[in-house]
Amino acid sequence: MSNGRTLTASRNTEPEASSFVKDFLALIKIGIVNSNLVTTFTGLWLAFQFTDKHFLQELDVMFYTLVGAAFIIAGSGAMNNYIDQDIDPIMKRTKSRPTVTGRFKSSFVLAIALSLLIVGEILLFMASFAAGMWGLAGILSYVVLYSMWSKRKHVSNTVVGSISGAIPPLIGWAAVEPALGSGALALFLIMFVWQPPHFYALAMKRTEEYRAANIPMLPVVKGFARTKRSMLAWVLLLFPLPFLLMKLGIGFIILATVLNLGWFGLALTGFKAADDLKWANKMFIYSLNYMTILFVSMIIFSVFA
Ligand code: HEM
Ligand SMILES: CC(C)=CCC/C(C)=C/CC/C(C)=C/COP(=O)(O)OP(=O)(O)O
Repeated sequence: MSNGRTLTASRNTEPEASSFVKDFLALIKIGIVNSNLVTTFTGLWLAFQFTDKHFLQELDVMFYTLVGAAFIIAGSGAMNNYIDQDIDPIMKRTKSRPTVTGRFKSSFVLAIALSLLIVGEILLFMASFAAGMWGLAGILSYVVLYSMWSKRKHVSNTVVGSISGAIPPLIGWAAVEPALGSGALALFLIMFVWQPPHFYALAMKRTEEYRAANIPMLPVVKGFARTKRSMLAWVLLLFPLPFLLMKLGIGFIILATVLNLGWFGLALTGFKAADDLKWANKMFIYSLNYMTILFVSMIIFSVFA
């Protein structure tokens, strides 16, 4: 009997624990947190390389910056899910979120979001005042300018959201060198220009869901042909940006240009694609590999620069 109870108890607790963790990771959008930590770390690392500061003397700053950035990005993601509780049930992609299933109560989500944002900001201010201020800018642009305002009202919502997504490298850089400089600007511009084609590809795949939720994403408002032209234009804008990072050497410039040529070539095939959604999925997958390879290569090339 007791074994049965123990067995039942252990069986019940395991699924509960794993589903709580799964729900929590979905709430904070862990995939986006992890990848934004790559760009935050790159900003931090290049600032060390481009100034005379050595990271071994600043391990505390690295800790405050990376944990602080992770917390505010996670907190912003949770706040975004709190705000989107009315539209997420309508979209297939988002309807299994704990804010939709009711597994997480709204009050709990708000408490988690605010706690993460406050602790994250304290850590960033411990890294540097400038890092804390850039963190605030990222929170306000993602939560207020994007989630609360433009996402629901304007077809330019993605461009507005791209401001927040381009701020993490500035947080990393400002933790080491508050004055930023051309290298930090380059990282900001690369991330700003990378996001629209990254997201428009996904928005094309989810057009009917966004239409049902009345969210004015570009493919919903202007159609696929216009979205393809826009994606091509944004990818074209990426070509000059690696040249702002000449300090990383010609090897980086060549790699970045090859990545840009690949994405441009793929974007061109969209105009002849027999299956738009298959092509859009390729563009989305390419965007994720592009960003990871580009930013990791910056870190590697900076060691030999
Ligand atoms: C305008 C800005 C952006 C928009 C609208 C956007 C939108 C999205 C959406 C809707 C998804 C699918 C997530 C899901 O289905 O739950 C996604 C996935 C993803 N995004 Fe973005 N994103 C943006 C910026 C970024 C940035 C700045 C990064 C990283 C630096 C990023 C990295 C990722 C990654 C790694 C995934 C796949 C992992 C996952 O599904 O969680 N995104 N994006
Ligand atoms: C410093 C700081 C806080 C930076 C923010 C970095 C970050 C989270 C960038 C992603 C921006 C974005 C528009 C995501 C999609 O939200 P969505 O509401 O379109 O996604 P969903 O439909 O999956 O909820």
